[in-house]
Amino acid sequence: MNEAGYLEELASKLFKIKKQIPLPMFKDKRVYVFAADHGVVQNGVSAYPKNVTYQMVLNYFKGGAGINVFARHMGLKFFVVDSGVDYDFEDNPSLIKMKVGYGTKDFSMGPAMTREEAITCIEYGMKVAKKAISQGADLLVIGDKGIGNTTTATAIFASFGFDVNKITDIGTPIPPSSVIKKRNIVKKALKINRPNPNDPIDVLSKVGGYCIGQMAGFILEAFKNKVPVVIDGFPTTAGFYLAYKINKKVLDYAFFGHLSKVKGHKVILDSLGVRPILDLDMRLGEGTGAALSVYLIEAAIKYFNFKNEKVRS
Ligand SMILES: Cc1cc2ncn([C@H]3O[C@H](COP(=O)(O)O)[C@@H](O)[C@H]3O)c2cc1C
Ligand SMILES: O=C(O)c1cccnc1
Repeated sequence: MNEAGYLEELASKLFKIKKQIPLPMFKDKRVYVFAADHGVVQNGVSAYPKNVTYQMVLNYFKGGAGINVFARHMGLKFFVVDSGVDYDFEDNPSLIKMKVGYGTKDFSMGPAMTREEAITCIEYGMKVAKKAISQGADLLVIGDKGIGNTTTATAIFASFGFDVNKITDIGTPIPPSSVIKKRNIVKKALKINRPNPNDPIDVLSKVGGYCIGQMAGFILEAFKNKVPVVIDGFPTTAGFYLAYKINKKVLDYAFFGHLSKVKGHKVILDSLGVRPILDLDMRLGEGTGAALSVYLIEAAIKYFNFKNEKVRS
C-alpha cells in the first residue's frame, strides 16, 4: 500500500488531528502575513531599505503582491498583521492592527526588544489566531513581511545552537560581501546579547522580531484549538521554531509548505525531521510557498476519503 506516497502521510497527519472519517474539507482557509520592521537593517544586511516594508504592506491592500496572486488562486482569505511596522496604516479590511512597537532595535547593539514586549508578541499572536478560529478558520497559512527578517530568523536559529556558517544566506539578493556582513552581525548579536537557548522568550527579546514572536503565539493558539497551520519559508520557520521550543507538540499540527531556497531552511527542517511539501526554488516569503502547498493537502484529503469510501463499500 502507500501508493500515494507522501500524500498519504499528509492525510494521516490530518487524521491524527481531526480523528474523523471522512476527513472534512477546509471551509475557511486563510493566510496571515505578519509584518514588522527590524532595526538590524541599518547594517546593510538586505538589498532593500527599511521603508520598503510599509510600501509592501500598502501594496497588499491593492492586491498587488505575489501572495495576493496565490491567495486568490488557492481561495485563501488574505490578512496582513501589523506586528510592528514603522508606519501608521489607515484602516483596511485586510489589516489587523497588532503593533507592539515601531520596529525592533538593532540587535547587534543590544536587545531587540524588552522581555515584556516579547511576551506581548506571543499574546497578540494568540489573539489573532483565536479570532480567526472563532470566525470559523479551519486552515491557517502563515507568511512573513519585513525587510531584514531573514537576518532576524538567522539570529534566532543561531541562538538555539545552529551553526551560523551553515544557515546564513541571502534573503533578498545581496552580494557575497553583504552575506559575510550578515553572518558577522549575527555572531556579534549573540556575543553581545547572550540569548539563553533554554528560554525562548529570552531569545525572542534579545534577537527576535515582533512579527516572528507573533507567529509563534499564533501557532501555539492554533495548536490549542486543533487547527492545522501551514508554515512557509525561512522567517516563518523561525516563528514555528520559537513555538516549538515552548511546546514541542506543535510539530504534530504543522505542515511545511515548501523548502525555501535560503540554504539554512533545509538545515532546520532536517533537524526537525520534517519533509516540506514543495521544492520550487522559491525565496519569496510572504506565505507564497505555503499557500501553494494547500492544493496538495486538499488532494491528500480527497484521496484519503476516496480510499476509505472504497473500503467501506
Ligand atoms: C519587493 C519585495 C518583495 C518581497 N516578497 C517577499 N520578500 C521577502 O524579503 C524580505 C526578507 O529578506 P531580507 O532579509 O533580505 O530583507 C521580507 O520582506 C520577505 O517577505 C520581499 C522583499 C521585497 C523587497
Ligand atoms: O524563505 C523565505 O521565506 C524567504 C526568503 C527570502 C526572503 N524572504 C523570505
